[in-house]
This record gives sequence, C-alpha cells and structure tokens, in this order.
Amino acid sequence: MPVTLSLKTAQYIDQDAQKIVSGLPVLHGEYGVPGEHIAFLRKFFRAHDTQTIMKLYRKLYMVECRRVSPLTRAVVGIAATVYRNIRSCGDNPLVCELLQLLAKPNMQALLYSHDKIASRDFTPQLHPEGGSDARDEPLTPGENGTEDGTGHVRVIQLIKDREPLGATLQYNDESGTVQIARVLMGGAADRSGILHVGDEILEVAGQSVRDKTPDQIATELTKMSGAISMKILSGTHRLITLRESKMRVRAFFDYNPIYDVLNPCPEAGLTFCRGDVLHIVSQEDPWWWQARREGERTGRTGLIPARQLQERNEIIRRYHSDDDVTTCSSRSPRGTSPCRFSPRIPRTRRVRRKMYQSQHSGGTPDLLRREYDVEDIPTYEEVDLYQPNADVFRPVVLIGPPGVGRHELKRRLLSHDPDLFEEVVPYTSRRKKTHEQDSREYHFVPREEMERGIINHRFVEYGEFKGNLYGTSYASIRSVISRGKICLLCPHTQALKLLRSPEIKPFIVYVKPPPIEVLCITRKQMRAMKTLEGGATRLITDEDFTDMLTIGSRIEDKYAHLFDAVVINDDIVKATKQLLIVIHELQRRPQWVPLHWLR
Ligand SMILES: Nc1ncnc2c1ncn2[C@@H]1O[C@H](COP(=O)(O)OP(=O)(O)OP(=O)(O)O)[C@@H](O)[C@H]1O
Repeated sequence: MPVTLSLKTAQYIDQDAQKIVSGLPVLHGEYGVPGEHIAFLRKFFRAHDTQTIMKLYRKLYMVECRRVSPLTRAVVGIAATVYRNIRSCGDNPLVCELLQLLAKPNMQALLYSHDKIASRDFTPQLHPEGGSDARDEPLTPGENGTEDGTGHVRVIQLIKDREPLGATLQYNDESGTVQIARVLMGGAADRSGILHVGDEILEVAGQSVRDKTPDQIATELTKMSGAISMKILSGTHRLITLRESKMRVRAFFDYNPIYDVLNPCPEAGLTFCRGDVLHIVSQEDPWWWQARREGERTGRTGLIPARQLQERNEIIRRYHSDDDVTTCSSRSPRGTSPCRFSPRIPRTRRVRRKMYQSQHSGGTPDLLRREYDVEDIPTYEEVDLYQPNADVFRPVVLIGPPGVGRHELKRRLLSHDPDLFEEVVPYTSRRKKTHEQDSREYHFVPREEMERGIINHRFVEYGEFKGNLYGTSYASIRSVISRGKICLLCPHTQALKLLRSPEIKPFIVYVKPPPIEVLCITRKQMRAMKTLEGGATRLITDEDFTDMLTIGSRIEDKYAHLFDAVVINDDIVKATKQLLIVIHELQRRPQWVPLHWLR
C-alpha cells in the first residue's frame, strides 16, 4: 500500500521537532547550556528543512516497519460484481469507460495475477489427479501418521529450474534413509514450501533412492528441471518459519565450496572473495551460515562456514602450514622494517628513513608490542552502511611497499587542492631548530611528555631516531578532521590496526606497484630516488623493484581484507587522477564500514 507523504509545507509544524523545541529551556535552566546554543538549536529545529527531514525519516521508518499484506485476495470477484452492477447505469460516459476498462483482457489478467500473488499461489497446478502439489498416500503397514501431518508418506511435485535443490541432505543412520538436513532460504526447496527439515526422501521421479548417497541424490536433483515428483516421509519436526536476518558482513578470506572438504553439500555452497559484503540470512546452524552476496537481490542463498568454523579451520591450516603467519613477522625481508611502528613521520627529508626501525626504538613498551603480536584470524567483520557527511571527511590512508610512491601521491593531492587536503603535523622530542616553528614542522614536546603519550596510547605510530622520539598522534588527525579537511596519512601497515577505530574511520587505499617491466620504465624515466638512512638519496635500482614487489605481495597477503580501494601506481599522473576519483566517490556514496564504528 502506498504511503501518503504530504509535504506542502510552509506552515507545516513537525510534532517531534515541536516537542524538542519546547524542551530546550530545560537544557538552559537545569544543565546550564548557554543561551546562544539554545537559540541555535531552536532555530535549527524550527527550520523548514529540518522538519521536512524529520517527517521523511518517520515515514521511511514506518514503511520499513510495516509488514505489507494484501487487503483482499478476491479482486477478480469484486471487479465482476462492479461490472454487473454498473452495466445497467445508462449512458454515463464515465460508466462506459469503466466497463470498457474492466472488460479488457490485460486488466483481467492483472486482477487475476493480483489474487494469485496475494494468495501466495505461485506453483503451477501440474498434478492431474488432485490438482495439488502435495497429496497424502495411504500409509504402508507400520507407518504411523500423526495429527500434524508428520510421519505421512506424501507425493509432492517440486517445480524448479536447473538449479540446486536449495537444501542439504544427510544420511539417517537409524532409518537408513536420506533426509533433509537444512533448507536454504530463497532456494527451490524453500520457495516450494513443501519440503521441510527432517523429511525423508524415498523416491525421486518414480525411482527409489534407497541405494543412493546424499551427494548422488543432490547432484541428480540439481540437473533436473520442471515438475519433479518426489515421494517423501514427512519428518517428525516441522521447520519453524525463520525471519531473514539483517546482518551484513565483510568477508576477510576467499571461499570456494568446491575446495572445502568439510562443506556438507558443495553444490549448495556460496563462492565469495575477500572483501565481498555478504548478507547473512540465517545463522540457525552454528557451523554453516546461509548467505547471499550483498546487492544481488535475486542472488542465490548458499552455505558458508560460520565464523567459529572458519576460525577453527584457519588455526588448523596455520598449524600444518610451513608458511605459518606467526613466523612471517620474524622473517623480515631485505629493506622491510621489522618494526611495529611507523616508518616516515619527519617532515624534512634529511631524517626521514630508517628512523622507526625496531633496533632504534628501544623505548617501545611491552604492552604495545604484545598488542601487535596477537594475530587475529581474519574471518568476517560485521558491517553497516555509513552515509558520507558533508562536513566530516574520513582520513585517506595510503598503504604500500616502500618506494611505491605513496608520498609522491600525497604531495600531488596536497598541491592539487590545498583547501581540501591536509597532512598531519607530527610530534617530536627533539629540539627545535632556529628556522622551525612549533606546530608547523612539528609539535615540539619534552621527551617525558611523549613517552607518557605513547604509554597512554595517544600515538597511532611512533619511533626513535638518533635518540629523539617522533610520532603521529590521534589528536593531530582529529584536528585535521575537525577543520573539515581530508587528512592524508602514509603510515606503516602495522599502524592500520590502531588507525581502524570509530573515531578515525580511515579509508584505506592500497598503492600497488605495477608489474616489474612497468616499474623499470616509469621509475627510470622519472629518475625515481630512494632515500637512505640519514637522508642521502640514490637512484632506485632493479633490486629495489624486486624488493618492492615482494613486500607488496606480503602486504596484500596480510592486509588486503582491510583495503577499501586499490590504486596501481604505474603512471603517476594516471594514478593521481584515479585516487582523486576514489576520494570523490568517498564523499558521495555510502560505504560499508565496521558496525561498531557506527554505534
Ligand atoms: N608512478 C611513478 N612513476 C615514476 N616515479 C614515481 C612514481 N611514483 C613515485 N615515483 C618516484 O619514486 C620515488 C619514491 O616515491 P615515494 O617517496 O613517494 O615512495 P613512498 O611509497 O612514499 O616510499 P616510502 O614508503 O619508503 O616512504 C620518488 O622519487 C617518486 O618521485
């Protein structure tokens, strides 16, 4: 039923807004909120736009809450009665027009379809004898039917395409038959409404299935289409109709049921890739969830491993794998920082590299080290849609292997639109030089103050170089956000975990190196430089390219599930443009973010 939404409205007063306005003096009187704040709120809630938005919100909420149900299932009959009654009403042109309209085959078909849909009568009546899709058969001796219809042998007709049955089957040791273990929401079995968990399958298309395995039956059923007759013994417990869950998750791993030996029915499994957002429609089974890919409204529901099953599988896989992730972090490749925290905070090129190597950062508290040593097992992350805010921008975090061009991209964005982009001012414990200004190059603070900040988790990343501490604080990032600018960050990948917080809400872009041939050509053309410890520079070499690709693929292995976008830095002009497009979209379109960021 349509929702009427009258917004004619210069004089419209929203009741909720009115209530809020009348309660504002309490804020002033009892809580001491300043008068000008109250005046601002009063003006805001009286504004026409605010009231319209509140009304829209309420209407949308009502639509969401409303369970749509038909007013009648008999419009065909009503239309026939109307037709009969007005036929004798003379020559009134309106009556003539209505009679013509009601007599049209298209209109009659439309009314007929309405009644069919309202009665949820979707199944063609193919059975010649009973005209029904399910009929009871006389019980064979020893079969005891019960009053609720369970324990009866029934012959049913299932209508489906060449799609999986939409149910998983299992062997019942006691009865020696194959029975339905679960019904997948929205699948053929579920749509039919006549197959239930616990039903035993006796025959398919007139053939006994007594000697067949569940897999064989499932495969045969997948291949069949049209009206498939099945003889079943109704199970002893009926499926309770489940409501579809609203949960959405982002998958942190690739999954293909064909390669999953544990999947009870690979045909009923759902394939997905790392980063896909999935709609979890049912978690009824603690080991196997039912899901479909988000955005595919008519998409197939399939089985995926539940979180705890995937965690268990992953632990076992890691245990048996030579490539155990826990040993990865100790195998630091040439040129990679094995440190926990940031590479490159200083603003001057002279002190930029190597300063955050762990061998220099003697002051790293154990507590923080441990935080990073505990490796979470990436399975699923519950997500929800975040609506971009016109005044508060998510910081853009560029991640990538050393030398891939993150700082070059940042520099280009900053000069492209200095009013929109800003980088953070880092903290340091070193002494200010004469040409430097506090809070411009660095926030200059005493060493003890920085150490306290580190212990109190005020820094996203930090490190030590030549006896001085350097670090990026949450406060610096917040300060850029609060000025309505897009904060650009190039932290070490290991800082991602700390950055991914509700208050920062970072948008993570992976800057990916192009293939080695393209790296060689583009970097040599631009005489790309590698900066060494102490600030010296030299031309990037072929060996650096190999390192960049090795470290890049290691970063992808470990962190790809956290990337919101990937930009390949082949041609720098093209990559900058692509990054600008990504950021532009970020400001306009809703994004899936961890659910806890929005609560
Ligand atoms: N697409 C490109 N084509 C050619 N040269 C590039 C390209 N991107 C970056 N460069 C050059 O490569 C060098 C390294 O780039 P940059 O310093 O931005 O790397 P980075 O990712 O910030 O490295 P690090 O993380 O180690 O600081 C610079 O000389 C830069 O101008």
